[in-house]
Amino acid sequence: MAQPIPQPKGLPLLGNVLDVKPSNTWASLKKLAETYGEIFKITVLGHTIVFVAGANLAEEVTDEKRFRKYVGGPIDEIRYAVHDALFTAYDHEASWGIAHRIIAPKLSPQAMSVHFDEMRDTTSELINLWKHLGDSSNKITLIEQLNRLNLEATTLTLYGKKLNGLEGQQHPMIQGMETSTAEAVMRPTRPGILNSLFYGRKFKRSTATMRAYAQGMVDYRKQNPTKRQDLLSAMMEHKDPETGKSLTESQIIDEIVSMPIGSSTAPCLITSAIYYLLKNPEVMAKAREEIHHVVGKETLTMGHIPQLSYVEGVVREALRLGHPAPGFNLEPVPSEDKSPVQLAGGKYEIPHNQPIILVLAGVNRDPTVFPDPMAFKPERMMGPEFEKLPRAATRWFGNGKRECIGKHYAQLWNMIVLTMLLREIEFEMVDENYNIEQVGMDGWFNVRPINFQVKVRPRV
Ligand code: HEM
Repeated sequence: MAQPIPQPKGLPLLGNVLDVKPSNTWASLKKLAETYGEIFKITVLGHTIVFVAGANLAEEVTDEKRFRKYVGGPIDEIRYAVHDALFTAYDHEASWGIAHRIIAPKLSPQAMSVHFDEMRDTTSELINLWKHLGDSSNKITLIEQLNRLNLEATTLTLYGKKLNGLEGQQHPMIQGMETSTAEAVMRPTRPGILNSLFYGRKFKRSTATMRAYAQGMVDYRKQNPTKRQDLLSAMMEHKDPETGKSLTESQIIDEIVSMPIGSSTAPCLITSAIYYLLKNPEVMAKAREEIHHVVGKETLTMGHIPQLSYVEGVVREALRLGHPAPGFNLEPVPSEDKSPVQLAGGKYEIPHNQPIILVLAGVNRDPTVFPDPMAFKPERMMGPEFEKLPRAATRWFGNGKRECIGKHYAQLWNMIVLTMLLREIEFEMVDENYNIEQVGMDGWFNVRPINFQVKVRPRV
């Protein structure tokens, strides 16, 4: 006999509206995961969502034979901006396979090495700006700076255009992404009439901003033909090897917009990593020792990256504890059988079409997999220790065929940026008592420490 899935009490008719703060959904889900453990559910506006927050159940619901990506809620809402792009396509839409086969080769590990110098040089540009900050301006909000760096690097590597957006006015694309993803997360929590009466214009405007950025990339490429074989050239020129189909210009715009939304998770990761390193000076020292030993004063090259295994452990441990992509959506694979789906050998039952959200703040801190889960220990993310972890406990990049297509890009960018920052910059927390567990994280499609500020100065 299945046992009931825990659910906070809620209000008559309104359900659990008060249990999830619309302004910080992920913080509420993290709190519920801490209260209820491996599984819980909530009902909002008549819709029930089941949340999985333990490693064992995560292992089960990431089995692609039984579960697949659920395109609903905020992901469905952001289709307003990017339609049937990679991130938002329904399982049945052929557009996903066509785009995937055209795009994936340009984001493969081999393709990434082509972009190494551009990733390194944009990072150098930011570091140089920091090195020349006067005392009065030397108090930076790390995520704001790294968001600029990310857009600069993504635009240059994937679309071949220099934005020059590391200083001065922030590029409007950054605010466009923030506003549209915030709106996409909040829309499912409001009655539809409120969305169309009061929030439609904001959504429309931010969408227009993002699509104008993307159109700018296409127009620039048309006006400046090049032999560059980057993602943009693949999207504009290549055909899907399976169907022979090309992407339409509107589909190219959809994907151009989607990539920086995806890649904006990486600055969240670096921000958390710097926070955890400042809180764990012995880990910071060890990472710097490795960088000193492997790279020294040389210019960072692709050849250094595989030798930086401790820094890689730091990145993975920050992905675990900081969970920059806070979760992803799943549902049972549809079948003729409409009977309830059993979980944990019948301990729990869910309807055959039940949306599920994997809450990584729970899964990544499951003490049965990660003893002393709140400690920042890169060693557990290295070599055989890492290899023996259950796969579901390392699902920071999503699952199966809908796993992050930018994973290799992110892995390289994270390594380059973190290595260079640790080698060249000394960080100091503006508020030395800042504590991420008390202040918390916020965000929409990705999360970052709230208002985390640091002082930066060149390392000597
Ligand atoms: C630390 C950095 C990153 C993390 C943790 C991350 C995480 C994720 C996760 C969890 C998913 C699955 C979402 C789902 O199932 O709904 C995903 C999908 C995706 N990501 Fe990333 N991501 C990162 C960086 C990037 C980068 C750098 C790019 C682009 C260059 C990117 C582009 C995408 C796209 C397009 C998808 C949709 C893939 C598909 O459904 O076919 N991401 N990412």
